[in-house]
Amino acid sequence: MPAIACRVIAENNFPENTNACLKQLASELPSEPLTPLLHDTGADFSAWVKYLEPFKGQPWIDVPWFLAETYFYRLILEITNYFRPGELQGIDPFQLQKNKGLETSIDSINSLCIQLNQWLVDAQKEEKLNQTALIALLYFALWGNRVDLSLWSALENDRSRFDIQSQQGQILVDDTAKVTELLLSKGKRIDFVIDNAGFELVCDLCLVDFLLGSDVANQVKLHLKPHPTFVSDAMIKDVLHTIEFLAASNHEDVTLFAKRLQENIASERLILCEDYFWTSPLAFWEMPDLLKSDLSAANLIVIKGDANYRRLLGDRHWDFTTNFADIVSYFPAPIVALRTLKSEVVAGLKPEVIEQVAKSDSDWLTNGQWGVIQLVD
Ligand SMILES: O=P(O)(O)OC[C@@]1(O)O[C@H](CO)[C@@H](O)[C@@H]1O
Repeated sequence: MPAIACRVIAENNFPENTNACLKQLASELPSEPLTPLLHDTGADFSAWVKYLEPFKGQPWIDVPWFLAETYFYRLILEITNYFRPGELQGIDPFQLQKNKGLETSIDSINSLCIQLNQWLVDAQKEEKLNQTALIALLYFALWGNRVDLSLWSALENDRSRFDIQSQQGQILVDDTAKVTELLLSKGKRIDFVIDNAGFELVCDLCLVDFLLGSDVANQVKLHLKPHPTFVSDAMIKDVLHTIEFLAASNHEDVTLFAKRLQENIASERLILCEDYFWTSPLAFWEMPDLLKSDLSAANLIVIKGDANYRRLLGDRHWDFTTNFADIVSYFPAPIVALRTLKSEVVAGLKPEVIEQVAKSDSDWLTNGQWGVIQLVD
């Protein structure tokens, strides 16, 4: 987290007093008391006063990790005047990282779009669902989550290069077959709780495009963040920027894909929405009723990424073999979690799988090399 605060200074041209506050924040971690949130006109200010009340004056290191992390990113927006009217209002402190995340993965984007367009041509010809294509796109959406800029700066390396076939052995729970069974009939509403911008978002949009193009879904709703957070988490403006980036490609397979996305947004088959719950530190079982009732209309909810997975489990240290469905039974519709492990919370693993993976990789819980695709229908 201190390194991320320093990266915000290096990657923006904020005024000296803003940078001094960012340096101050970095220096307070982890042992100084939580910095209070000043009223910065953000719509979630009063909610944050409530969230922080029980932890006032406590050192960062002592408060629940997910609250500390989520608050850290919200504080960066207060310091950089993201919400306050003025010349800095609306500047995304992570924009450079998000742009680089796209630009450095253009080769992978090109090859994925060629494959996607071929699958869609096949889908038009055949009546039945091309399950192989759907499973492959679920794997791309999973491994796209490995490209997480809060861990690896896009400036350092291109983590979008991976061959999904060779990754099979890295999946600790693989419910893809059950997911395709659930999607055999057509005309569903499928929602996505989206995670990162960049190549991960392109992978998600490919899956979305295939679901709409093969009529598995007649409507897809993307649930996005209302403000920048966790470095690369996607907002509505990031989806629109990504589509513009794809539309400007000199590769026809990419521009065709972008055109379909634009048409689906225009026809409201693809809906982009945001909610402050997605940037709150709350467990998913604390979801507001209005949002819960909206989600209950979905036939399947795809939940992306590590932070969302932690929220599914309330970021509690469940025994890793705890039945996943027993914990997430509160969710108002069937879900499938697509997540690479980057934190020490997980459930629904078999004892022999835990034993095997722990033996082969001591960092299996946090290095993003292992994934789960877990369905609860
Ligand atoms: O939700 P994502 O983007 O998959 O990952 C976010 C995340 O893994 O990055 C941090 C560093 O590991 C974790 O605290 C957090 O869960």
